[in-house]
Amino acid sequence: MRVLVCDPISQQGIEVFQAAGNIEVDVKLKQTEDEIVNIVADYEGIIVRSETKITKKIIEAADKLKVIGRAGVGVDNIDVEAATQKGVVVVNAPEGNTIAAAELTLGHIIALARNIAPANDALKGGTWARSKYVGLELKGKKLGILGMGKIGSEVAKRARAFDMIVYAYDPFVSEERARNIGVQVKDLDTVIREADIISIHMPKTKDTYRLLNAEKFSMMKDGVYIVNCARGGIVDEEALYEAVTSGKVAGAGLDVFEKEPMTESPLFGLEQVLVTPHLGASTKEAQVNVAVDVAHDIVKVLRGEAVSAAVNIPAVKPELMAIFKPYLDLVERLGRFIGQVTDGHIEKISLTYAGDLAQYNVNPLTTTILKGLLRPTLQDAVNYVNAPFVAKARGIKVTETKTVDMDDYANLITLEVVTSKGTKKVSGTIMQKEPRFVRIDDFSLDMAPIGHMLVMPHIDKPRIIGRTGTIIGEHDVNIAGMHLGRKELGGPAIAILNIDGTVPEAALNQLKEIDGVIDVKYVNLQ
Ligand SMILES: NC(=O)C1=CN([C@@H]2O[C@H](COP(=O)(O)OP(=O)(O)OC[C@H]3O[C@@H](n4cnc5c(N)ncnc54)[C@H](O)[C@@H]3O)[C@@H](O)[C@H]2O)C=CC1
Ligand SMILES: O=C(O)C(=O)COP(=O)(O)O
Repeated sequence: MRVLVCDPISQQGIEVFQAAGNIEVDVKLKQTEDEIVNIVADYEGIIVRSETKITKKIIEAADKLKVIGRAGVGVDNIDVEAATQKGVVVVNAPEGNTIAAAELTLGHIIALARNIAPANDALKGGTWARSKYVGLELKGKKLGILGMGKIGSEVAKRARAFDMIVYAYDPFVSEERARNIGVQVKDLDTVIREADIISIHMPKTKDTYRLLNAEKFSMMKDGVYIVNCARGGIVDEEALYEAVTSGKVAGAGLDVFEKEPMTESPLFGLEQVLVTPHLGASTKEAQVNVAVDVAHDIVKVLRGEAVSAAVNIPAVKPELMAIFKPYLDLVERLGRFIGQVTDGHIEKISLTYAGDLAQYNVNPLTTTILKGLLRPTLQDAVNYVNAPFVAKARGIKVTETKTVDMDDYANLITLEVVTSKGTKKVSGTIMQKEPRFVRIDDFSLDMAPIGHMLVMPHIDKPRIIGRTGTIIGEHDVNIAGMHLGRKELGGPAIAILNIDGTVPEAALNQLKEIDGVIDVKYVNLQ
């Protein structure tokens, strides 16, 4: 078998293939997309770092390809969807460069606070400028970490050692885990408004693209510092340029850029901006770690064995697949539904499998529920294989209960989620081969969990449903179906509306104003 290495990786990674015996390695760096397209059909495996883009075109031409390995964390340079469609496993090395990236981040923070780079340039240019480069102490300053995953947590620990106050914004970090690291969980706007230094450690996804933009800069403290050692594009570079030149932002440390390699940028002309050429993972130690980790996983995939860091494969044994197939779709919907109707930080997830399914190892179903639940925020960072690990790493407790006794349905699967803001519960089953939700919180109903929906807990009283129809109609949204559940006349109730499209924010706000409506959530289960 043959593996193509497209970006420089440590020799120790290559030796893993040599030790495996029957795997030949070709190192071909700095190739264009077309050059790779022309040769890729000869390879079972590919390895990249962040430079080479593995596009749909490459994947489509790769007829023998079984695995794409990313010697690092971010897989935003790989078309994971195209790989999944073609049945190509994508593996990464999620842990090997955590410390390297965290330490570079601290380097940027300290260098910014003490003007190390401009003072160095000035002195080498013959200027002894002591008063110009008076800096700030980190002690007592607020560091706002956006994305409290592996790297964010390590940055937080190191910042605490400098006696900084650490705020974290991350919907998937529990209060308990945050307390253990000594950070305070805050919402995004609080971090943006109150931090003296903001450091980004989240993946680049459609939700985080240009998250720090002109509007967000305008909300920040005057003289704030920005550090981005995660991904280019999360900070709007033009808006950052404006914010630095206007003095709003005192300085920025950038290791990553929207387009890489980046050698010319207006930002490079600003003394207050410190730049490094995507060096976060570039330590000897990290490079050995990631190359060896990813090489081991590639060898495993090529041998047909299970891997630890697959980005895109479901871990379901073939013999169970036939039984589980309809339920996999159901449970993913249960997870996605709850993921969109809960508020606050998830603390606990309880799963109950009642009925025939209870006799099997339901891990693949649990993993799929967790993936559905965590995916809206974590995107590609969570997959069928790593979802339980991702939940655990965020301090979320997951419990599973199985009971074969079930009178009303062949199987009933219940997902209950406890967050810092309350508890939500949904139960589903399969009827005539189709997924159905049959209970939400304590309300019985029977609905197909598909498409666009509005979920409205309310108090059972007249004029609510009529007003809802009017408001939605005024916004040109068609109602396709409606399900109501209530326990007693005049008590708590729930309305679920199936609608033919998304609902504008303005309509949601109007609906929330209706007397008796407790909450309104738009849910997309397409
Ligand atoms: N500069 C460099 O050379 C390196 C950059 N990185 C980048 O750093 C980033 C973080 O890496 P890790 O800590 O290893 O990943 P991780 O998966 O452990 O942590 C990412 C965190 O971001 C959070 N998150 C995701 N979407 C979010 C959102 N919309 N709002 C708030 N939080 C959100 C997640 O909940 C998670 O806790 C990745 O983008 C990775 O590509 C990683 C290694 C080296
Ligand atoms: O691991 C990551 O996500 C990184 O950004 C490191 O990128 P690199 O492997 O150094 O090109």
